[in-house]
Amino acid sequence: MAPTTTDHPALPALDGLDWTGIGESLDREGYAATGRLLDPAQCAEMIDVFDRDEAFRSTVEMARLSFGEGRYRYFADPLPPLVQTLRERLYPGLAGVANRWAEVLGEEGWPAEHEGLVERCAAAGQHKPTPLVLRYGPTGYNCLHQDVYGDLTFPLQLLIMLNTPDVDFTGGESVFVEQRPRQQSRPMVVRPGLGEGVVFPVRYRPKQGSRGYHRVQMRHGVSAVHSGQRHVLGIIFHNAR
Ligand SMILES: O=C(O)CCC(=O)C(=O)O
Ligand SMILES: [Fe+2]
Repeated sequence: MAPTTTDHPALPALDGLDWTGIGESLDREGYAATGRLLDPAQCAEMIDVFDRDEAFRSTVEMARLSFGEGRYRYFADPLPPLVQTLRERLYPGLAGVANRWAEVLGEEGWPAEHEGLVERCAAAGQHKPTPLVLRYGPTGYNCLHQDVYGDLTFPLQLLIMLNTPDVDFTGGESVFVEQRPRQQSRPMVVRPGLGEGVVFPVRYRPKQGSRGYHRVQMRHGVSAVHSGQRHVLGIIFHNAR
């Protein structure tokens, strides 16, 4: 049976999310700011967990793979209750947007609940959890990328800023680049505050043109941190191979 939200940490902000507005912002801008999702204590808890080896299944030194500079760690199963709750409770609203996108693009739709997505991932051989925490120090950055971990890619993901920009760190903006077919790419820079979320496409989103909808590719990354430390919680909804 699916765990109920009653044994999960309090996340009151999730009840008030305006999914229609988030969908409209994604369609218009290519990303959507959610406002504050985690309180400062919850952000501090996520930063503290970064140094607990047993919480993670794998760690990536970004420079070693030429992904940038910094370190990120994928949570092991079972996910910390806070992360599990975010994944389960953000999913249905995102699935609403994803299903609308699937329809206009003529793609297969998505399950209404995260448990259904996990089952579909398992059937595709994708069993490993993908939520992660990233840490960057001075000069740290993250090259533009897409978080694809197998054949099954749920189209939306979310990041939550765990530090206070311009207090804990400088630089380190969230960068998005939209690559439009046969046109120049469009850059976007977002600066979420402490505990605030940003929703964005994993690979592409539909855009209406003169002859119906087409796909515009999207990649995301982080500009160089100039000073201090920057931590982000990344919630990706599909599991990995
Ligand atoms: O803001 C960041 O550190 C980038 C996060 C990221 O790449 C992700 O959440 O997938
Ligand atoms: Fe990413």
